[in-house]
Amino acid sequence: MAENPKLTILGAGSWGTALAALTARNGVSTTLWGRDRAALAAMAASRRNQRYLPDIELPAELAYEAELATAVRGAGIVLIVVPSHAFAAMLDEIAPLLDAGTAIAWATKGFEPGTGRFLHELVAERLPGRAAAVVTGPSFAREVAAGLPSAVTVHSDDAAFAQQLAGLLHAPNLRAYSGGDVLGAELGGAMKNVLAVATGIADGMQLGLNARAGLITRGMNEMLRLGVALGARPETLIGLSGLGDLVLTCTGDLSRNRRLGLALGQGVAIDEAVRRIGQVVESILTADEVARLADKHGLDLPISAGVRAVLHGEVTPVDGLKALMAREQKPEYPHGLFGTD
Ligand SMILES: NC(=O)C1=CN([C@@H]2O[C@H](COP(=O)(O)OP(=O)(O)OC[C@H]3O[C@@H](n4cnc5c(N)ncnc54)[C@H](OP(=O)(O)O)[C@@H]3O)[C@@H](O)[C@H]2O)C=CC1
Ligand SMILES: O=C(CO)COP(=O)(O)O
Repeated sequence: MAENPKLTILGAGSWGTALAALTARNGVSTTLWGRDRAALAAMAASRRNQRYLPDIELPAELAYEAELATAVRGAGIVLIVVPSHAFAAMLDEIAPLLDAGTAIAWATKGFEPGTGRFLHELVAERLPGRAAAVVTGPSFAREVAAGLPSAVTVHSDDAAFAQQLAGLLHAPNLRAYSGGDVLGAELGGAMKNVLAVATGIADGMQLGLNARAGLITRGMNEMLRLGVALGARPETLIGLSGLGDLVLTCTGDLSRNRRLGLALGQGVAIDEAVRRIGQVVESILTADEVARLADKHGLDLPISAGVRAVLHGEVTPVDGLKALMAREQKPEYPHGLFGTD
């Protein structure tokens, strides 16, 4: 791998733009690609992403490229930051365009809709033989773009690649850690979005701080049980990509998933809530995939299942919370920390 690889970021929404600004400021040769040519041209001219990060001045060093083939040609690393529903198609589009040695990374959080497959499985299937890494952790795009202190983590089976990419992201106000548990890192980043809807609903219903803490903690328990059943390392789940992102997203009003829950808890219809947010809300698809994985492994994850039922309109938020409270009394850990009940 080249020492100073060129980085191409695919997806010019909030997070893709924030990461591109970060690496360009870090002196990494960075090109940002987005599917909206006009928006990209406006970004290049104004050095602002008017739709997704209007308050942030983008660094002069950041390059923009609307032609996908040109954007990925010569890149040492391609970092994908499109929503999960667009991820597989993005891989298919770039597959014939990539140079032989280009490594792949992604900062998307979610699963393949309809199958519950992890994004790293899609990468291995569609772009086999390439170094691959996930960038995740508690990181609101707006705060990273504004240069506020943050910590993220980069996981890969290829330790040298994880280290290299973490090095490109690491900055005076951004600590980038590395690790080797791609599945665990992806699971935490995906599942916290579903759990953030639950705490958002409770807060929207003004159920109090005790309810919020209870939901976060029992939600963490659900993440641990599903993660361990799937082969994640517990330390990944209690690290930045799991607990870290869970706390951020469940408590921070910048979170779109939390805001969806807040709106639902206040009685706003789901379509209207999503329209008001106006950006990707990954939990809507991820809740189904968490349920699919839980079913496959015979796990009862009542908070995640409740969120899924609310998102499908099968129960109201009030009835969903009543059902959670009405569950039978039992030990906190009937089968130890990683038991399946
Ligand atoms: N925002 C954040 O703080 C963080 C986000 N993430 C994750 O990053 C991913 C992207 O989210 P984020 O940037 O916030 O989302 P936004 O809603 O801010 O932006 C989504 C971007 O994806 C583009 N897009 C949508 N569909 C396609 C497609 N089919 N092909 C190409 N581009 C497409 C949109 O283009 P257009 O404008 O043309 O619709 C837009 O540029 C999500 O998985 C999210 O969970 C992770 C960490 C932090
Ligand atoms: O993943 C995020 C922060 O780490 C962003 O969360 P939301 O998608 O809920 O805004």
